[in-house]
Amino acid sequence: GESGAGKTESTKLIMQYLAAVNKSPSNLITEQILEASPLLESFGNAKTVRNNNSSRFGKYLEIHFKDGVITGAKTTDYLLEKSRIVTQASDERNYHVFYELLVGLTETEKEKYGLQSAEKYFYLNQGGSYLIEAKDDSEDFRSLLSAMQVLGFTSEEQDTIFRILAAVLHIGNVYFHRKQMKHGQEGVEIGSDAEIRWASHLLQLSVEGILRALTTKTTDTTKDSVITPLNIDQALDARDAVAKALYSTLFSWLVQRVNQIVYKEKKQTSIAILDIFGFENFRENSFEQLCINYANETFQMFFNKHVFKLEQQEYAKEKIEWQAISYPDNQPVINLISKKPVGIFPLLDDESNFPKATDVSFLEKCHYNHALSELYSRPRMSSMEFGVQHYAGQVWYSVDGFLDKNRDTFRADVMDLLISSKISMIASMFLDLRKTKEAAKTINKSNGRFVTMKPRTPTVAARFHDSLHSLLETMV
Ligand SMILES: Nc1ncnc2c1ncn2[C@@H]1O[C@H](COP(=O)(O)OP(=O)(O)OP(=O)(O)O)[C@@H](O)[C@H]1O
Repeated sequence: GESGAGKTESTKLIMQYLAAVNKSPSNLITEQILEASPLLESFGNAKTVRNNNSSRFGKYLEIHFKDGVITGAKTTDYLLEKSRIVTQASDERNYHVFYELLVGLTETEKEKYGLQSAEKYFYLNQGGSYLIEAKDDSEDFRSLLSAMQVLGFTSEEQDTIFRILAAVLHIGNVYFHRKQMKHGQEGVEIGSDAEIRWASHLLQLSVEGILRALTTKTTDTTKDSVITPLNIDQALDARDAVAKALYSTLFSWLVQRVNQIVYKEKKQTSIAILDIFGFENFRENSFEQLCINYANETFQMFFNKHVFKLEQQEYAKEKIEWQAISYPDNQPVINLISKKPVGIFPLLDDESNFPKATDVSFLEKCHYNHALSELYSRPRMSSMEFGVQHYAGQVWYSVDGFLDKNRDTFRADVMDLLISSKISMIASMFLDLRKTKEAAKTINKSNGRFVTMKPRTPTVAARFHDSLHSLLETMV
């Protein structure tokens, strides 16, 4: 279904149905599984121009049964849209939870986190949209609190969650001035340190540590550490990277925490529901839309294969009288996006592993390799775009930021800073993240053209591609 078609609503109806036919309707686990849904919706859904409650992540929910009784569940999440945490298009909102928090907390609680109204925050006011018709954010905040209670979140956990959300908003309001450094280098200084002090207080990190992370970059060499000043664009990127890291790590923590509570035993009889972000075509489309639309193409093909192709083969085998139904084959567009070595994703991965590559060099490679494809279009003007003819229509993608988004690098010095938090939940969240990143590192070989000897974390596109394909295997 395209964005707004009704996948999330259907998911909720299916879950309510399963809970109702469950032979032991009074069990706590069923209630907890149902309550996880509004919790993850608060943190992972947002208003877009297509849908007031658009899923900005994919969710695969396995519900386990034994003798007709629900015994547990497991959620797997896919690719939360990180860019929304720091920027929103006109008439769109950031994730629901921010607005719910700001209208739901009492004045005293807001003072505790240093919070004001949504219009005051750069990360919330870019889209110019604060309220959603037919959505009561303060009512939804109460539902969120009750979901946390049913799921057994402790008051410390709840407080840390609010601290992280408030810190993200404070960090977003940090601004910089240009500053001339020694040796003629361009550096920055902070406009006002009030927001840094709030972030330091909320996250229990040193003020100096945060200042250093936002204005300089520390690189470890074999001998010692080199500190270089950031220019204004780099400082703004560093600020946004910290905010994205905080929010997305919190989101992963929430999914894990819910699983810890409701995931009881390994493999059992199960029914699984997949609810993903639907096909999108906005005025401006970026890397996130390419990933989302690639996922939709993949599921479209999976559906065609199982509903039309294999089913009709079965009829033919059984000699059932049948009038063949034809269906469009979207394998060519899947190949255009993901087939090695010159599909759009493999080209993007190559460029992402090449330090000197830019969004422009990536675009040139796409234009060169797909010049003859009917499914691929170059822009008439010299804009930084390419077009893909999807099963649901043609989409133009702007390549600005593709390489950075795909690399998704997390500065080691910033990771160290967050691990140094005196709040153990925050420290352990980032310690776990560091472990996961270390475990995923590989030595990349890029088409034999060059070899990077430094172990690397797989790119976002590569991880997303692999996780989608292992999901399809599970579904078969
Ligand atoms: N069965 C339904 N009954 C009532 N309203 C519905 C139903 N299905 C969808 N809607 C309306 O359409 C809106 C969008 O539906 P939903 O969020 O389920 O779309 P989606 O396919 O999950 O979109 P996305 O891909 O953006 O996440 C809902 O917020 C609701 O207003």
